[in-house]
Amino acid sequence: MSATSPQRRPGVRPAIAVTIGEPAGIGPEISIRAAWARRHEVNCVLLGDAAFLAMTAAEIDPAIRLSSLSLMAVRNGGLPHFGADRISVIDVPLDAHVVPGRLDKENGRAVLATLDAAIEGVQAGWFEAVVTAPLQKSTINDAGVKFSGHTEYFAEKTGAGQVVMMLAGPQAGSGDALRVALATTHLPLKQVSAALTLDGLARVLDIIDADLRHKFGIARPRILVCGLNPHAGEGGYLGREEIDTITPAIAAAQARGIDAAGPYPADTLFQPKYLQGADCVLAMYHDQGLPVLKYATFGHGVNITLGLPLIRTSVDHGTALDLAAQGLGQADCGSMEQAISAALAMANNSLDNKK
Ligand SMILES: NC(=O)c1ccc[n+]([C@@H]2O[C@H](COP(=O)([O-])OP(=O)(O)OC[C@H]3O[C@@H](n4cnc5c(N)ncnc54)[C@H](O)[C@@H]3O)[C@@H](O)[C@H]2O)c1
Ligand SMILES: N[C@H](C(=O)O)[C@H](O)COP(=O)(O)O
Repeated sequence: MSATSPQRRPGVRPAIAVTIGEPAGIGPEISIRAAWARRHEVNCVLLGDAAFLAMTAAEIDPAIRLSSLSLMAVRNGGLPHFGADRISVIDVPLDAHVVPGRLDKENGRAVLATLDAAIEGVQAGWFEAVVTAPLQKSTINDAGVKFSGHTEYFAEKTGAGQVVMMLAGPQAGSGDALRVALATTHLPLKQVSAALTLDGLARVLDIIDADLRHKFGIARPRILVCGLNPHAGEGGYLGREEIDTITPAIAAAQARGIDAAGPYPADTLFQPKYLQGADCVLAMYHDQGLPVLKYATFGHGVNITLGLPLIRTSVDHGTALDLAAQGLGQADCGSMEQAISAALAMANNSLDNKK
């Protein structure tokens, strides 16, 4: 993928694409609320069905103004930069009426179309980053498209190959960032061991090291690596992945100048004395790392895809259909606002690196 480098004009807010996610979930509401709350510093352009968003915004707060644009108009004329008195929407029409809390596979492809428009917009230089509201993976599959997550979809559509999912949030007490990256993403547990290879772990460690340096401004990231098995394999008596794959991958990364250490038993690694001074913990699979992160930071965490040729962040939660079914005003927008802040900070770091 080649992207046109965004130019920041003095006095013009940076523009970020916000895909509104599953329309029957809380995504549309948190996208509107967060875009409106942050409008003075960032131009969050919503990608979704314009009529549906206008109706939702009017219900949230009649003071919220939206201006709708067609994708074709933006393709032809570029992204207009309105003032902070309104939110821009690029219309990506839905195919079916939305009932909050009720999934409809008829809308699955329209959700994917918002992701495609966001990627197109970064490639065209309209946006500096993409923030994604939560979508329902099962609905996209029900619509006939094999889909395991934004992470994998963005990797495929941008030609990135290997990418890394990392979630980050503030630790209670210190407020220091807790960052948890995953060696495998949305993979059935029984496939995890076979997916952990020396080459794959090498790429994961390289991506974490590079992105923490360039997009987060950390001069020499320290990465703590979990084992896969209980007690990191107990010297081979409880599994051999640590001996055969993880330890050699860490040693090879160290030889390339990466500050990685481990493998450590995952059950005891997440305590302050180990986390102090660490910039990232690398877990081997989704539910090894994310429950710890979400327990510590839920509602304030951000999901970041490392290794992409674009900046993409998201929330730390899902579609919350239970809340959407109860009506507007139930969902916490904290993670969405954090995802916007993180995308903006990463865009600023990337611009600084290019100077
Ligand atoms: N970024 C994403 O697109 C993303 C992230 C996580 C999960 N998902 C998807 O979301 C769907 C539902 O997943 P789930 O049920 O496991 O998790 P969920 O996060 O939707 O819900 C889990 C619980 O957290 C609550 N919750 C979630 N977000 C909240 C918010 N902003 N404010 C207050 N409470 C909130 C819900 O009410 C529910 O009780 C799945 O399809 C999953 O794959 C998408
Ligand atoms: N694994 C993420 C989480 O638990 O928060 C979530 O499923 C979203 O993943 P994508 O960003 O790949 O859609």
